[in-house]
Amino acid sequence: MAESVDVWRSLWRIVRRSGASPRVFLAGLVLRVLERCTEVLPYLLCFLWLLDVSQSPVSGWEWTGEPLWLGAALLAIFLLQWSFAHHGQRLGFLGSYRIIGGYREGLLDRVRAMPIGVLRTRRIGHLSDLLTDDIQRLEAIFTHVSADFVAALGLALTSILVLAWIDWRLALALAAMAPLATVALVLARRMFERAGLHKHARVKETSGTLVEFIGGLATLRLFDRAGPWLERLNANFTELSGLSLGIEKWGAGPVMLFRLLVEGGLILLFLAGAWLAAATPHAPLAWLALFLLAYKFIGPMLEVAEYLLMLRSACQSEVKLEEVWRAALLPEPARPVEPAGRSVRFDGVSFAYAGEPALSEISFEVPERSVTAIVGPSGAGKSTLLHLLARFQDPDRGAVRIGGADLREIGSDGLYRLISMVFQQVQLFDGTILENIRAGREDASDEEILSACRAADCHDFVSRLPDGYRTRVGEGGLSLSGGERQRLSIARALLKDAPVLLLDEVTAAVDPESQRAIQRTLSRLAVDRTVVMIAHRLSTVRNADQIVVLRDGRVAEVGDHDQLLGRGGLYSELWEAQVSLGQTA
Ligand SMILES: Nc1ncnc2c1ncn2[C@@H]1O[C@H](COP(=O)(O)OP(=O)(O)OP(=O)(O)O)[C@@H](O)[C@H]1O
Repeated sequence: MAESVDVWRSLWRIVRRSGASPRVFLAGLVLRVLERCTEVLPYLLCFLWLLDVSQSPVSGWEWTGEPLWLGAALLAIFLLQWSFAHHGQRLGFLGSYRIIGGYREGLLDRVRAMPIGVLRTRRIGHLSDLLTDDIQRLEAIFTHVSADFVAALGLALTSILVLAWIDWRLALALAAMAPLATVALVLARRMFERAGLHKHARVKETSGTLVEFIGGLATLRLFDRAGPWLERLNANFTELSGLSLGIEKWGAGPVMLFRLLVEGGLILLFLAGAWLAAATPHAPLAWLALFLLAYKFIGPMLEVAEYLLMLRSACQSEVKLEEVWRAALLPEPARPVEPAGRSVRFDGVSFAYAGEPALSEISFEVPERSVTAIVGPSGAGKSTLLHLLARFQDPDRGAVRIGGADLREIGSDGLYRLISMVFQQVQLFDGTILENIRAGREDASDEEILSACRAADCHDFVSRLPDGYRTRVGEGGLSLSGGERQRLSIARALLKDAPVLLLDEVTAAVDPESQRAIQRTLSRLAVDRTVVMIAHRLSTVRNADQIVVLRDGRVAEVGDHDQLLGRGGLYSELWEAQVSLGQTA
């Protein structure tokens, strides 16, 4: 359940997290308040002028009856108001963009530093919503809502104070209903919030389902399962419409009550005015100015309520974003250690996903410049092991070391300079082939990229593309075959030229022709590097220097192909099974 919304705490947290000084924003806010407060001045002047022309001036506040003076004073007020508005908006926007800019930057930094293991488990749709829609709502708080809210509050207060100065009894009558109205508003807020949080949880779930549905649509259609998913989605959307209608229905009641009560103050004002009329020194026309002033209290009070609800609803985004700020990061060393060598060692490593053990007491060593394959049945913990070596997460117990140094002492940045990883699922970014490969090493020249592509067997197929290396791939770009994508990702890894290479079932999703080409490239790539690779197809690892066989998250056997076959254990069982399926050729 998300934390409840507290507008002031949220605003304060945004400013604190942004690291920006709120001074410029506050200066803008003060000017916006002054701008709105000057709205009262024309009414005050008219009141004094009316008293004067009706020959019943307030003692000590005589005002010239000259319309010219009144006109000049009104013009001066208008110019003053314009100047407050102009500078208030300018400083307000400037301050807001600094605060939100700092906040956004800090948040992106936070997401960048999130453990890869955590990022992989978050629904991407949800994270991108947070970083776009929710931040935009926070931006609106600062650029518009909060300034409008404070300015309206300032105007309501000024109007009531001016009215109190003219006649405190009238002011009291006008403001008498405000406390009751506030209670109604608090009720409205509670209802909105409860309903809003429930709706938010359902929206999150539905958008996750939608992302999953779209991502898996091809498979669902092939298995004729799209219908039931659509029905589920439709049911979710119907429920969401019902929730939204409920919020409108229940939320509108107390808001209407608030309006009614605030406006009820006017009735009290009229009654008090009628009662006082005989005994007051005010000229009949002055009553008009007084009632106009009263509207300058009522109008902004209604606005205040509206802005407050808007603020609260926008602050729900802040509460959601706070979860990202609070996500635990991997500890990074103050002084990163430089590993002595490139050997890899697992020292009594255990790891569990939410209490479910995935790896237990794993220990083995991969000598520098050698190839170790990780094999085992599905669910044995192969990917988890490789992910710990890439520091997607830290182990719960034990240590993973490179060159004798714990990965936690090397630090993530140091580690990512040492390793290259090629995944089964290749990620290509929206951009040209050249840009995608250059992601391996930003400062690589075009020649270096070409030679990496030649070495990874992709130069021929890239040259045949309509725009060669300038062809756009990735989202919205040309779609390539699994084998072609994989070869591009190997070229990227080659370009990075890291001394430790991690391969996660690289050839699992490609055709036999590509498999052979990739295998050739990998053999070249493995020379002079420490390689740890996962493989399902045992024929691809028979030449590995060492094979680590996992079963149920534990090391079952370690040895080379011949030793393991000779032992007649799990490895030979797996091998026999693949021989019978003809997968070892
Ligand atoms: N993100 C996760 N959250 C929870 N449990 C997970 C997660 N990833 C893996 N597991 C569980 O951890 C265990 C080991 O999974 P892992 O993916 O490491 O095995 P694997 O040997 O690579 O399997 P496969 O060969 O099928 O890819 C499994 O029981 C799996 O269900």
